[in-house]
Amino acid sequence: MNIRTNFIAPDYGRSFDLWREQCLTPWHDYTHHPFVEGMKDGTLPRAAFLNYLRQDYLFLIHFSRAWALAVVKAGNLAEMQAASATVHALLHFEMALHVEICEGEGITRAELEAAEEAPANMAYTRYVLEAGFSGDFLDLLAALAPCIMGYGEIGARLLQEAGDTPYRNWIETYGGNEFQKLCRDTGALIDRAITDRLGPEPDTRPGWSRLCRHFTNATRLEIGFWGLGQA
Ligand SMILES: Cc1ncc(C[n+]2csc(CCO)c2C)c(N)n1
Repeated sequence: MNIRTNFIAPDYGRSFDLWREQCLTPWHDYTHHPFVEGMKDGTLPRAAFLNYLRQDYLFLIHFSRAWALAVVKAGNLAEMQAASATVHALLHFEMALHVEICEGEGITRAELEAAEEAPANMAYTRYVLEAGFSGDFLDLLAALAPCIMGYGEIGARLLQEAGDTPYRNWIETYGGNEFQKLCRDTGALIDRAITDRLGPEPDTRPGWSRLCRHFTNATRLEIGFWGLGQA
């Protein structure tokens, strides 16, 4: 008997909730993309997954640069430490883990380094960097949030809903406790940064719509990134 459970999204904080609520259609298209559903039921072609991994190596490099910019744009020592810890984790652990996963799939480091960056990949990471360069710490966090929380939500749902699939490792990485905690911690960092700067009712402040726009645009760019698998 196949009993469908109703997935309840994990709680990653108030700001994330508000941002997610104001772009539910793109958010759904991102978190329920055919690529994601293909990982869930195991029908995603391996070639698509490998294309995604090759592009993700380049993505992670520029994503690390964006978190390094967050150190620069931070407003106090605690924010600098949080952003710096993410940069360190990305450069010293996530990159090595990614190379290891790729090697396990038969993609060599040389192949990763030689990969040509797809325009949709460029668009995404440079959009996030530009949000940070021309904006402030909150602009940057709003553009960074969909990447982390989206994978957290996808991982949590697939852990609950997925059947037998060759992508179980991926699902367990993002659905697992360690990554879920990272999502909650990032949500807390964002909530604190927003309250410090915009007060208790941030969604009534003039800068709020710009933050919503960055969150929505990064979500739309994540949808495009899944499409790179098919390339
Ligand atoms: C296109 C794309 N979007 C999101 C992620 C997820 N992600 C990137 S870095 C990181 C850890 C944050 O410190 C997570 C969860 C990805 N890999 N590729």
